[in-house]
Amino acid sequence: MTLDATLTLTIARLGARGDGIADTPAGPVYVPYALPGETVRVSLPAPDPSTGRAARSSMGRADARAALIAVEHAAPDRRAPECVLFTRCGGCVTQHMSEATYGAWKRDSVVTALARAGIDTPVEPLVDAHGTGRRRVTFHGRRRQDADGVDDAVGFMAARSHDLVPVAHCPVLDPALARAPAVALDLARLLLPKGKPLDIQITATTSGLDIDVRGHGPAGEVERRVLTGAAERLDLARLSIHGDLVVERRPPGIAMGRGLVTPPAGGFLQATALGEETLARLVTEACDSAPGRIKRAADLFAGCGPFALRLAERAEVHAVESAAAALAALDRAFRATPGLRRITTEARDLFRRPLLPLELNRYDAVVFDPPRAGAEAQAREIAKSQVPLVVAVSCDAGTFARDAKILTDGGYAAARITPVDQFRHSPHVEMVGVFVRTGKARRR
Ligand SMILES: C[S@@+](CC[C@H](N)C(=O)[O-])C[C@H]1O[C@@H](n2cnc3c(N)ncnc32)[C@H](O)[C@@H]1O
Repeated sequence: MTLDATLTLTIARLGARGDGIADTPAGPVYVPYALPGETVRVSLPAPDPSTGRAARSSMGRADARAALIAVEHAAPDRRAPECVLFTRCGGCVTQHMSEATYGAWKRDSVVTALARAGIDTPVEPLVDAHGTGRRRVTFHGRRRQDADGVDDAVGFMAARSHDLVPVAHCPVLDPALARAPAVALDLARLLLPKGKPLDIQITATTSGLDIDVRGHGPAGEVERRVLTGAAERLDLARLSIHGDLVVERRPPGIAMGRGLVTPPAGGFLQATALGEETLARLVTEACDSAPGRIKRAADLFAGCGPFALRLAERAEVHAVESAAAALAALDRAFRATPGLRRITTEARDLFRRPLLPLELNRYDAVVFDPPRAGAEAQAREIAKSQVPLVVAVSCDAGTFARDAKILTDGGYAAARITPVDQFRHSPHVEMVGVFVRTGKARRR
C-alpha cells in the first residue's frame, strides 16, 4: 500500500474553482482554501502506481488535489471565515479571501474565458449583487441510520462528496430565509420515511416561503393531506412536489420592476433580488443609451419576465422562452400592471428553433439570457441579422465567450462587458455583454 505524502508547497495562483495552485515538477497541485503567496502544509494522495504521476481526476487530467493541513505562512489577504461550517460544507469556497482578492479572481474568470475565445474587450470591475442574500436555497434531506438509530437531517453536501453536512443557519441566505433550515427539516421528517433522498427548494417571496420538494416522486392522497396540514402549521405560501401543486395558501409574489409575478412552482429565478435588479438594470441601461430609440425589443430565454417587465416601461417586448408556465406567469403579471407597453409571449425551443434573421430584424434590440449551455444556435442567427443592439446575459463564462465570438465574427462589436456577482463565495459569475452592429451581417 502506498501512503499519502505530507509536503510543504508555495501557492502561485488561484484556479477557476477557487483552489490555490502550486506548480511542482510533477505538475500543478490544487490546494483548497489556500491563497497565492502562502506556504502551506498539505497531504497529497499517493501517485498512480502505474504511471508514478498524480492520480487522474474524473476530468482525466493529471491534476493532483491536496488536502490542506496547515497554513504555515499566511497571505495578507487571508481573512477569517464568517461561517463555522466553512471548509466542511461544500457550499462556499472563498470565505478565506479578502474582498479585493475575491473580486479580482471572479472578474479574471471572465477575462480568461474571453481571451481564450480571442475577444480582448476590457471587462468592467465585478459588480457586487449579493444584496440582502440569496432568496432561494435548496437543502438536501437525508435519512441517516446507524447503530444508535435513525436521524433525519437537512443541509448541504461536503465539497466533492455525497456526505451531508447538516445546516441550521447559512450566512449567505436572505434573512427572509432564516427559518428555512427548520422548515426543511420539518418537511423532511414527514417525507423521508419513504426512504428517498430529497431536494427541498425554498424561495422567499412577498407572501412567505414557497417550497418545491424534489426526489420524492408524486404524493398520494394521504401524503397530500399531511403536507397541506404542514403548510398550514408552518404558514407556507405555497407547497409543491416536483412542480405539482399541493397547496397554495397565498400566491407567492416576486416583484419585478413595476410588476408582481407569481412564478411557476420550482421555475427559474435569479439567485438574489439585487442580482436580478442589477442584470435588468444593465440590460435597460444598454437600451436607453442606444443611439436610436428602442421601440421594439425581443427578450429571448425570458423566464417569467424580469427583463421583459422592465423593458416594457420603454418599449414593446416579445418574450420567447421554452417554459410555457413561466410565460403564463409573465403574461398574468403584464396584464395586472398598468402603464406598460405591450408584452407578447411565444413558447419556443430556441436551441432547435432559434429566431431567424427575418424575425430578428423586426427588433431594435435583442436580449438573450440562456441557461449554462449558452445560445449558440441563436447567436449564429443573430450574427446574420441586422439587429442594431444585442445584450447577452449569461451565467457561464465559457459559453458566453463562445457566443460573443460568434457575434463579433458576424460584425458586432463588444461595447461593454460587466461581470455581476450574485453567488457570493461560489465560483459562479454572471455577465452582461453589450454588442452593437458595426459591420454588415455576414451571410453564411
Ligand atoms: C438563465 S434562465 C433566464 C431566465 C430569465 N431571463 C431570468 O432572468 O429570470 C434561462 C431560461 O431559459 C429557458 N430555456 C432553457 N432552455 C431553453 C430552450 N431550449 N429554449 C428556450 N428557452 C429555454 C429556461 O426555462 C429559463 O427560463
